[in-house]
Amino acid sequence: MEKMITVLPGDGIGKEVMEAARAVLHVIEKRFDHVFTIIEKEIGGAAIDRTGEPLPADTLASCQQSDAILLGAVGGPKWEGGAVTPEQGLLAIRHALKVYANVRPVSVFKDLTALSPLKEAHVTGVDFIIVRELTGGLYFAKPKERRSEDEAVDTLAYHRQEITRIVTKAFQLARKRKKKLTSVDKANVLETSKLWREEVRAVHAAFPDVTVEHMLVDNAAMQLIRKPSQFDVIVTENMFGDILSDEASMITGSLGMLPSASLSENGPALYEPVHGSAPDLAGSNSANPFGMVLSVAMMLRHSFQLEEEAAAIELAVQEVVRTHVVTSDIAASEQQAATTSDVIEALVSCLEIEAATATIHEVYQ
Ligand SMILES: NC(=O)c1ccc[n+]([C@@H]2O[C@H](COP(=O)([O-])OP(=O)(O)OC[C@H]3O[C@@H](n4cnc5c(N)ncnc54)[C@H](O)[C@@H]3O)[C@@H](O)[C@H]2O)c1
Ligand SMILES: CC(C)[C@H](C(=O)O)[C@@H](O)C(=O)O
Ligand SMILES: [Mg+2]
Repeated sequence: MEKMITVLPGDGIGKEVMEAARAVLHVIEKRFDHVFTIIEKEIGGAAIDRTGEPLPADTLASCQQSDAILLGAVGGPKWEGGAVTPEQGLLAIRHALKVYANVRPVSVFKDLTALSPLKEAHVTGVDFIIVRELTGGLYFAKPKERRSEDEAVDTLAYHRQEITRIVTKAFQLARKRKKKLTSVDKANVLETSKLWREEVRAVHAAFPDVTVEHMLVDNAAMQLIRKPSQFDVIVTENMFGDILSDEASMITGSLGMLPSASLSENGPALYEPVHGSAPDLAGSNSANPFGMVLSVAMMLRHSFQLEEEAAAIELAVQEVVRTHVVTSDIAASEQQAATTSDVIEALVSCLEIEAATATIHEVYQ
C-alpha cells in the first residue's frame, strides 16, 4: 500500500514524540511492505518563528493532499501572550480540515493498573471513548471574542446540525461497542446544552438499540473518578470534552498515554496525542511517546484499514510496558525511568521481533 502522510511535529515534546511515530512507521513499512511517503511541515510556534503564521499555507496544502496527518503538539511560554499564538494554528487546521469529531479512547494497560492514581479494582475493565465535538462551541463561535479594558466575552454557540453530526457519530460508535451512550452537558443552565439534549433525543430514534443517559458535566467529572468502568461512549461538546479527557487520562496512569483521532466527513483525518507540548519536559528526553505511537495505530486502522499493522503497534506498546521500559510519568520510581529514546528503541526492537516470530510461525505452519 502507498500512502502520503504529513507529519507536523509542532513544538516542545511534540518534536520528541514525533520521532517515535516516525520510527514505528518505518518498521511497519518494512515489515508489511508498504510505502509511506512522509512530508514534514511546520505548525504552531515553529511556524510562527519562521513565517510569522501559526498555520502556513504550504502546511495546510500538504495536509489537504495527504491521506492522513500526524500532529505532535503546539505551544509554549515563548509564544504566550503574542499577537499570534501556536494554538491558533491548531484551531485553524482543525477548522480547515473540518475534523469535527475527536475520538479519544481511554483504556488501561493491565501492567499499569498498579500505577493508576485510582485503586486497581476501580480501573479494571476501563475501556471507554470520549467523542468530543471539535470545531464548534466556545472555541469557534463568531463573533469569537470581544475584549475591552475591563471586559472579555467568549460566545458559546452551537447549531443544531453541528450537534446532529457529532451525536450521530457517537451513536454509530456505541452501536459497534456496548450500545451505551452517555451524553454530557449542562442542560440545567446552558441553552446550548438544552439544544444538545433535544438533538440527542431526536437522533436516538434512529438507534433504538443503544441505551442513552444524560449526565451533567459536573457529575460526569466526579463519576469518572468514582466508577470509570460505567462508561462506554461519552459524547460531549468541545470544551467539556477537552477537560474531561485530560481528567480521564489519569485513570490510565498518565496524560502521555492517550491517543486521538480527529475525523471529518470525507477528508483526511488528523491523529494526535491528547497531551500538549509540555514545556516542563521539553528537551529532557523524558516525554512518554505512547500517546503519539497509539495515535499512529489509530491512523493505520481508521484511515488505511490496516488492522494487523495497528494491532502490531498496540501489542508492541503492551510488551514494552510489561517489560517496564517506561518514562518517569509511569515508572515505578525515578531511578527505574527510561528515556524517550530508550522507549523508542524498545518499541522498534519489539516490532521487529514480533515480525521475526511471525515469519518463524509461517514457516512452521
Ligand atoms: N494538542 C496540542 O497541541 C495541545 C494540547 C494541550 C496543550 N497544548 C499546549 O501545550 C502547552 C503546555 O500546556 P499544559 O502544560 O497545560 O499541558 P500539557 O499537556 O503540555 O502538559 C500537562 C502536564 O502533563 C505532562 N505531560 C504532558 N504530556 C506528557 C507526556 N507525553 N509524557 C509525560 N508527561 C506529559 C506535562 O509534563 C505537564 O506536567 C500550552 O501552550 C498549551 O496550549 C497543546
Ligand atoms: C491547545 C488547545 C487549544 C487544545 C484544545 O483545547 O483543543 C488542547 O488542549 C487539546 O486538547 O488538543
Ligand atoms: Mg486539551
